[in-house]
Amino acid sequence: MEIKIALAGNPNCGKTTLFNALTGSSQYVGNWPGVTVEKKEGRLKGHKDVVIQDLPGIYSLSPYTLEEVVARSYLVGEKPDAILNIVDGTNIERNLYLTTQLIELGLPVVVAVNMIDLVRKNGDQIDLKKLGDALGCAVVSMSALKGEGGMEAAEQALALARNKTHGDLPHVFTGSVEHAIAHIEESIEGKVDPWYLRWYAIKVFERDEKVMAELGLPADLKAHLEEHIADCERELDDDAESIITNQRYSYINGVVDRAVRKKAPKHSLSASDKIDRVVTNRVLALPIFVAVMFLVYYIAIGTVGTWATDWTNDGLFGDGWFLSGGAGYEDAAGAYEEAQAMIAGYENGDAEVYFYDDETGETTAEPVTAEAYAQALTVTEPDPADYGAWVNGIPVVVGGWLENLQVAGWLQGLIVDGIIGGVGAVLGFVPQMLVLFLMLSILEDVGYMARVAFIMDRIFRKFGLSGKSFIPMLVGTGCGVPGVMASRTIENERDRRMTIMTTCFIPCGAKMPIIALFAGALFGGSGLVATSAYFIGVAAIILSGIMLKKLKAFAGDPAPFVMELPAYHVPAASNVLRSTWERGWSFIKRAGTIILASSIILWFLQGFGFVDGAFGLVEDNNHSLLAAVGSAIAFLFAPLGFGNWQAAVATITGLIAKEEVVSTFGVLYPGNLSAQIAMAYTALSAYSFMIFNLLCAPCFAAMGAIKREMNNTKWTLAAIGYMCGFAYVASLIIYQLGGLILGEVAFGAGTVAAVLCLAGLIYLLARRNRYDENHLSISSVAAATAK
Ligand SMILES: Nc1nc2c(ncn2[C@@H]2O[C@H](COP(=O)(O)OP(=O)(O)OP(=O)(O)O)[C@@H](O)[C@H]2O)c(=O)[nH]1
Ligand SMILES: [Mg+2]
Repeated sequence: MEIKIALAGNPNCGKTTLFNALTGSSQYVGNWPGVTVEKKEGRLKGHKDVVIQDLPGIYSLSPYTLEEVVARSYLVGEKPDAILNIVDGTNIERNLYLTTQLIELGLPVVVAVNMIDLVRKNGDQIDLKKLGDALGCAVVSMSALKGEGGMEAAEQALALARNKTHGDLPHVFTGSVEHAIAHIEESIEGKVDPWYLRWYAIKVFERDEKVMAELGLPADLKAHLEEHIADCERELDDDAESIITNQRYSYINGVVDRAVRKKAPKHSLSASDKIDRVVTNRVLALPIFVAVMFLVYYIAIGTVGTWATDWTNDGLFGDGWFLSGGAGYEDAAGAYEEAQAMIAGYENGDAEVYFYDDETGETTAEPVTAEAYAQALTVTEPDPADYGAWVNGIPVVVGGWLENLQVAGWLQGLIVDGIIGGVGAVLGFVPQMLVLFLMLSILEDVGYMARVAFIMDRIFRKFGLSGKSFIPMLVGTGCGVPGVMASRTIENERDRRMTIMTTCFIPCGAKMPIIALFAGALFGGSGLVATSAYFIGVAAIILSGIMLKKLKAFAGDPAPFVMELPAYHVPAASNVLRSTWERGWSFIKRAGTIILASSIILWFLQGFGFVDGAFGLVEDNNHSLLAAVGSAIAFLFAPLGFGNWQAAVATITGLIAKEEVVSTFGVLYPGNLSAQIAMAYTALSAYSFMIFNLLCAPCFAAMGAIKREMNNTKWTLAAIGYMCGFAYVASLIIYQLGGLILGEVAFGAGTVAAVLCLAGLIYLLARRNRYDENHLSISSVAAATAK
């Protein structure tokens, strides 16, 4: 028979770290409370019949938020065979509060004191035997991170589960309370699972609404029990719920006094406190955050990442690369390319040809003359092998094979331009993405990102969201789907909806290739472009917050933001590498499946069309079926500066997955992608395209997540419609007004529309909030509470 063991404990105590170790899974671990929002199942290594259940962290069995409900319903509703209660050893008093409640459930419980490595480092001592005796259950110590004691803890829980045994439930409360509880137990016996009897009795004593509704006791019995409870309350001069809470704490104090010896507290500030003084400083916090994010994107897109991506794009998925040597080849190849362009220009009868400089991203125009043409004819194609040890790129190698095998021309095109072009365009950005994910994981695991939630709380609160809304955005930097799901930790339904609506404004990993492609092609690979994309996302959230909070549906003050700040720690290599790889791998997997499939479809669509009234293969994809479809909707985007059919098609395919935008370009612009992008866009229209694609409706997967979390079609449509509308207005303003300033667009209907939109935006931002009566006083109280 299958045995279920539940991992329960406070948020951020290491449940998922243990879960991953016990089951070999790779669930998301982060250094802030509320990482896990869903229950996750896995099988204990070496025991096929044992299911380990990872649960969201909870502080008590009285749930407030959605993910807390998940944990309680599992523990109470599904009756696991044993509970492995993970306790953060560095914070034992607070963690034991939940432990006392878990023990009351009556199920076999093993308490595992985690982070024992830190406990030792702090010089504290925990007497496991005394702790176990006082709590009436088995207690072990472990370090989930260092892989110490976790398996033993699980095996102990397993043994208890098999024997279905637990110790005597300790008496936590004083005589009169225990008396009332015993009385309640008697009255509800037979109505509840006998294992849970004491827990239900205590809940009835606390007048827990959910439990009362579930039990549906007859009115006379209720009145009778109420008398006992009221007696107790009179005697102790407090309300029942507070009595239970207070007595629990004094019981825990007694247990901790007996079993834990803390090294005398130091009076100096801990290292974490010292760092926080700087990092969360009122004035410095925001500039530090901006600088950190700039550095992250600068390194990922500007330096290490670019170098690696250039190699994959131009080498592996391009012509090839030099193992050694190579000096002078670039220049020779460049001269040859320019000569070829000149020849083509002359033969076409063009007046000018355009040369694109890979390094600067600039295009220059050269007049076409007969001398230049004659000169160009003398330039021969350089052979890289003459310049050093050269390795051919995949398209060259595969193209060569296909040529040798005498494969049909269209099939060569499909494989080289369609598949390698489309999939390669996306895979080329994997190195940049891995670098980005690596740095974000480090920031998360160190504990910095939890601080950012606090820094953002100060800003978010001004317009009515709490810092809790930042957590989904933080998760969303990796992928929008878990980002949207992370909104479950927000209690207030209105704030939760608003967070779901805005989380996807943050550029997720899959939007990185779009940013990197344009940054590389038109902005010399500047890290500033990527950083600006991130902060435009943040700004979009803030602006949306200000506007939406003035609507009745979202009005109201945010709940005070209380979140435990985890101590800083050196990031664990295993966690960081795992989460980097997990995020990167899901990306590579998509490249091999959905991106591959759509590249093939796109290649066919762009390769066929009607030529002179007959359907067939087209030379120039401008005459293809896809171009016809794209052109039909391109007018929508013309006011935003990218009214060409390729951009329209890429925007639509981007809904499948955001990296699809880049792979679509890869298929539609065979050859040197960057160069062709640089020709097709100006810096401004490229930026406008980028912003539109970052802010508009997310991919289908994220839209699905929005639908699940909203659990309402109207709200889902409103969210997606809002994002698209916001993106359109933002791009319109950027392109039209930016273009007017730069002299790129002439004054016209588009400009008028942009001005009207800007005016409307300013009005929506500035108008009085009718639903906000005493915002100031409440928010200052909230700020004080959060401090
Ligand atoms: N030093 C130390 N750190 C640990 C240990 N176990 C977990 N951590 C760290 O604690 C943090 C939280 O770990 P998680 O496994 O995500 O915690 P969780 O209990 O699943 O958290 P929620 O899902 O938010 O409830 C991570 O940064 C871990 O690396 C341990 O034994 N020692
Ligand atoms: Mg977790």
